[in-house]
Amino acid sequence: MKIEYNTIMERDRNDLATEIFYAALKAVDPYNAVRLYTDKIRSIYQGGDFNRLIVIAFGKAACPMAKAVEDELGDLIDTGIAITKSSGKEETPLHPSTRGEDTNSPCLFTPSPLHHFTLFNANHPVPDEKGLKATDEVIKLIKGADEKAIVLCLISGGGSALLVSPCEGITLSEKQEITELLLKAGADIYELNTVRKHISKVKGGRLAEIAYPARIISLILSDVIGDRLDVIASGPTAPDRTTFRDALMVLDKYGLIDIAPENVIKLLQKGAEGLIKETPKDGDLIFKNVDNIIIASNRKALEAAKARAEGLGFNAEIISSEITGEAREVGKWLADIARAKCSNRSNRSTCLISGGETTVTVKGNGKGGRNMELAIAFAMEIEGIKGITLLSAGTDGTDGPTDAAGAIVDGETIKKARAMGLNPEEYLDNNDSYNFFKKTDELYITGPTGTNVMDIQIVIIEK
Ligand SMILES: Nc1ncnc2c1ncn2[C@@H]1O[C@H](COP(=O)(O)OP(=O)(O)O)[C@@H](O)[C@H]1O
Ligand SMILES: O=C(O)[C@@H](CO)OP(=O)(O)O
Ligand SMILES: [Mg+2]
Repeated sequence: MKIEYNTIMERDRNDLATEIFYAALKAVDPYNAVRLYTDKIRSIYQGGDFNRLIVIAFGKAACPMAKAVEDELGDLIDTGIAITKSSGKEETPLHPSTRGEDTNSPCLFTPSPLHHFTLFNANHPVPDEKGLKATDEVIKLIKGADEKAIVLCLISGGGSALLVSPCEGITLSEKQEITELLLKAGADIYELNTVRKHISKVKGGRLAEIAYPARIISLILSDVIGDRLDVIASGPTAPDRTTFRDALMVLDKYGLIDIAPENVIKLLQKGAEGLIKETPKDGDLIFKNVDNIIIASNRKALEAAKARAEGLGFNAEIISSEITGEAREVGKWLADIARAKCSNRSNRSTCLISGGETTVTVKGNGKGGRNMELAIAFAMEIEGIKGITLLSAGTDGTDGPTDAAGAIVDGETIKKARAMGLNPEEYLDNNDSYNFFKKTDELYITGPTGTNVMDIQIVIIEK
């Protein structure tokens, strides 16, 4: 039901932002997104000379994606492996929620077992032994695939950490170390994955190489800017657009050449000298039987957010779906835009929507995430201004290594914090945004949502 313009602001701004955010999540439900393709896969299987369907799911949305294939193509599946992010507690995969469409819940799924898949729960964003073991199983399985096999890959963000198999000469602990160094240095996902792809047996198209000559179909939930196939989960079935030399340049940019594990540097240097084979590139024979298909993205989520905001009566605008940069700088930039709108208030309330993935150069030893850091910086810029609210959150329900998805702030946030004796600058400097918002009671907690299309910001400006 459409609500009259003059009545929307009678509702709590936090509730409105939440309703818009949940609408965005629903639009990128990985279970539904995969189901749109299962008929096509059945007809490829039944129309060709195939005798095996192997399904490999990896990433934060692996379980709902696997469930969709199981529900629709269960009779065809020969073997399935799913690798997902361990929650640390519950080890049951999530099943599409039976809650009605109107239910205002962030979690798209409820727990339910997978029957056709062996499920592995592994660590993210730094890889662990469990991911390694699961990936060994995947490699063993697809090595034996011939042209009569379809290898269906269900790929989502987080896949880089979960599908892990270091090159000869690199140990898991060296891989963990280089990942951690790059994450803390503020490298973006393009940069991080350029390095990951060049020290891996499966990333940067190498998974497709192992499965060749099988028919490969990858259904991909994008969580990177520009939906670049070689970057999402480090593009295991896509031609790589980067080189060993690029990987060395990334390490150089962040001053890591002398700090990174020696074996990693040696390997990359050998590669740059042409002594190790590059990752597979566009035009290589191994991609002849490969289809990489993006099934949902941040843009799709933002469009649904805009539609819901308009339905609620807002003048809604998507500012960008490609937000990048240091989180606190983006927070300031977004606050400038909000303030400008505010001083130029129209006769309708406004909802500004953006999405993307910022970065944080972690210098302190606090606890936080990029959305929470963006939100502190935003709040500092709008201190005392009435009628502006920002929700910034990860669509996966996790911001950094915390149990919060992000934070929700307004003009009172900083005033309130200072009155409590908190110094926001200090929290920001110590990268301790989580504890800041814990104290101001403005953490935005949803729990794992089951999807993953980067981060979303929703700014509400009262008329
Ligand atoms: N204390 C901190 N404050 C802010 N950001 C942090 C902190 N610790 C880690 N991060 C950032 O969290 C990011 C990883 O968080 P995560 O939500 O798992 O990312 P993604 O959703 O992309 O997988 C890294 O970019 C890292 O820089
Ligand atoms: O797996 C990865 O490489 C990235 C991008 O897809 O995902 P995340 O940022 O969630 O680790
Ligand atoms: Mg990411």
